[in-house]
Amino acid sequence: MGEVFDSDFIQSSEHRPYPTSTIQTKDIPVIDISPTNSTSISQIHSTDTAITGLIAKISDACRNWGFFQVINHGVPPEKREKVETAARKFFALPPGEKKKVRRDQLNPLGYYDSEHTKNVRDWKEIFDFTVEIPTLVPASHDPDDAEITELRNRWPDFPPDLRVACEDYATEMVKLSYKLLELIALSLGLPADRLNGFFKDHASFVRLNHYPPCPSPHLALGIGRHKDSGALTVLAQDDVGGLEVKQQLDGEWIFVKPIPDAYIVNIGDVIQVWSNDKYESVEHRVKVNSKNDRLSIPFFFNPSHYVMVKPLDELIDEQKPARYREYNFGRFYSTRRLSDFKKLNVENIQIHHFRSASASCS
Ligand SMILES: O=C(O)CCC(=O)C(=O)O
Ligand SMILES: [Fe+2]
Repeated sequence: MGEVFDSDFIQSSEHRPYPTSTIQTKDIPVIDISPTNSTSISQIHSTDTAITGLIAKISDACRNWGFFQVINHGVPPEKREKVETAARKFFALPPGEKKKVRRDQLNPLGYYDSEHTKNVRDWKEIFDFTVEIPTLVPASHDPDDAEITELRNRWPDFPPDLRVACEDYATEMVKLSYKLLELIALSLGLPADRLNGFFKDHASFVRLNHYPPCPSPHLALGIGRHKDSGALTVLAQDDVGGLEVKQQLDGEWIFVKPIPDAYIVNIGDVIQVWSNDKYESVEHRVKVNSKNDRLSIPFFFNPSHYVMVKPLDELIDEQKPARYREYNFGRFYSTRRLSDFKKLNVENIQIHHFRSASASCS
């Protein structure tokens, strides 16, 4: 990543991560989801108190934080360990080896070391792969271009077990995400499977994030502040820590404590829109440090590319009219990705660009 500290990485002073103000007294909720391990969620009866208690916790966490950690989730720990081990081996390869699977404008999957968030370069390197074969998306962000293209994974020769470890892990993430999606649907007063149909040909992907030690952690960020644009993100982080979540009430940045074997879950833009702002997609960022590498593995649970995202009929009425006009998920996503590659001169696409006129003053 260069020997001198490159100005591309420098955050403007109001977005720098240090000094962190006060001693933190708050934490995002930790939720034990073991009641879902013995019951299929669609068979849930409202008389089951373990489940109704769980749904209440999910509802509070989504409303007040947009973020929570889950424990006793049923994902076998060895599936995660295998990806972590293989990912560390991959990122330790010489740059020339990693660049053999580098992404490009045509195929955004594989390795990349110069992502930008809000036009500032992130102090990280990544490896992306999709989960469904095939994963279909619009060929371009141009609204007049109806062409659909297939995203193809690029697997490196080394380490040879990376591919299988990643594929097995992704299968677990899909299972866990449906469970969470059903709990979230119930927490919104909807039938458990109300949202499942939007994921028939889901455009989900997994990202391996590697944050190398940074010589100037007070100037740069591992990832600048952003909101996730999909439905849900399910993230594994190692024990180093660095993820911070912006608290909705007072704007304070809250450090997310690493808990061994927990997954961090956050509401993305799509659920914000479906819920008509009952739940919010919350800003987060990643601090880096000068001593330790950090590895994190987000699974981005995205709807099918052709889904038109809009507030759900059940959640709008005269008092709460739809706050968004509908938008096409795939098109939104490919427009957003444009700015991951390079600096743009305009603000990146955001869901507030689809706010209805009647809701624009809020
Ligand atoms: O590394 C992390 O903890 C968060 C990563 C993240 O926010 C992202 O990749 O969108
Ligand atoms: Fe994120």
